[in-house]
Amino acid sequence: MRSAKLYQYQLPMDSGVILRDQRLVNRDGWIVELHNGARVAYGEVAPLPEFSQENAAEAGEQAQQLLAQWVEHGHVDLTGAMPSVAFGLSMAMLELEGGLPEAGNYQVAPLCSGDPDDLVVALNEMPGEKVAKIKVGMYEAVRDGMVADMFIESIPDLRLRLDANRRWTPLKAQQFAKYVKPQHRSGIAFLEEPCQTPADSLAFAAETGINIAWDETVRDEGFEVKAEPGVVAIVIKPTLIGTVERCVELVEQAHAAGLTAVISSSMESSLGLNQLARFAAWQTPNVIPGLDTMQLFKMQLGTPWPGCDLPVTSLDALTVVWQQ
Ligand SMILES: O=C(O)CCC(=O)C1=CC=C[C@@H](O)[C@@H]1C(=O)O
Ligand SMILES: [Mg+2]
Repeated sequence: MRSAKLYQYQLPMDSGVILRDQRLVNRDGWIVELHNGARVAYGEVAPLPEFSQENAAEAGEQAQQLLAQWVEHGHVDLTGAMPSVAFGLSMAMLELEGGLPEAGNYQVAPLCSGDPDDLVVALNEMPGEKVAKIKVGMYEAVRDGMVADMFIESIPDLRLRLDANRRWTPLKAQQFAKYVKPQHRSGIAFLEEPCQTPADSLAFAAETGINIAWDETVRDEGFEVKAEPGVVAIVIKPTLIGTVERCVELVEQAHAAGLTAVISSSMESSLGLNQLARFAAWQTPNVIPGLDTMQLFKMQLGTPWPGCDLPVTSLDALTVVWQQ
């Protein structure tokens, strides 16, 4: 006997969360619950404002239609579905089949979008490989360069991930690089999307010797995973990509091309984030995922995130907007 439910959630965010140019006050999304006999599984559908093409209302509408098909037929074709819907439904179906291993990789790369001093504390407490992610491109490029250089200088085994989200012109990117001493540049594991175009980013990598990674570019029309000089990684944000199968395919293509695949969050609730940690442990076992986004919330949902003290709302407290 199959049945399904769709819950609506809204979670308050920490006051300082800015997405591109918009403040994110609340995170809005949907939780999918699938039942088959005694088995229950969940998935999260949460388009990210400023990043997803679809909004929460559109995704909720499509999720209902596709869930109704699933209840009726026991399968559903997710080709052409909105990425957030395709991800949430495919994840729930995978979990229902027992296809998502339980073990998760909760050792995330600490994310710093505010005071760099906070990061020093987090890194000192970090066991094993020291990896951290710093947002750049929000203030002066010169300041970003000085901060990166200072971190690498003071924590010698640091593997720094930087993310400019395509904010720099070639000139700004050069100003950044100028302040990172040549002997420190290899401490930058990669810089995600330095420039406004992939071509400018590739030229930046060639000129500076700083490795780069694709994130936005992975979602560009016609993108193909390939080895290119200076490119060392692709960042995979499943909520923005689509089905779990498509994400697995990207991971496999990255590995075949000699690139690192990094699973990264699109600010899912703790429920979705836990599934991403399990997905990362399964598909990219030796890579620290980019999932340090629980700190951006004021509340957790359903499954708590290990070590997180924020209050947890249970699914029972949410409104069921649809069931069949
Ligand atoms: O990748 C990570 O380490 C954490 C996730 C992260 O940085 C982001 C998630 C979602 C939107 C953005 O603010 C940001 C990014 O630009 O990649
Ligand atoms: Mg980014």
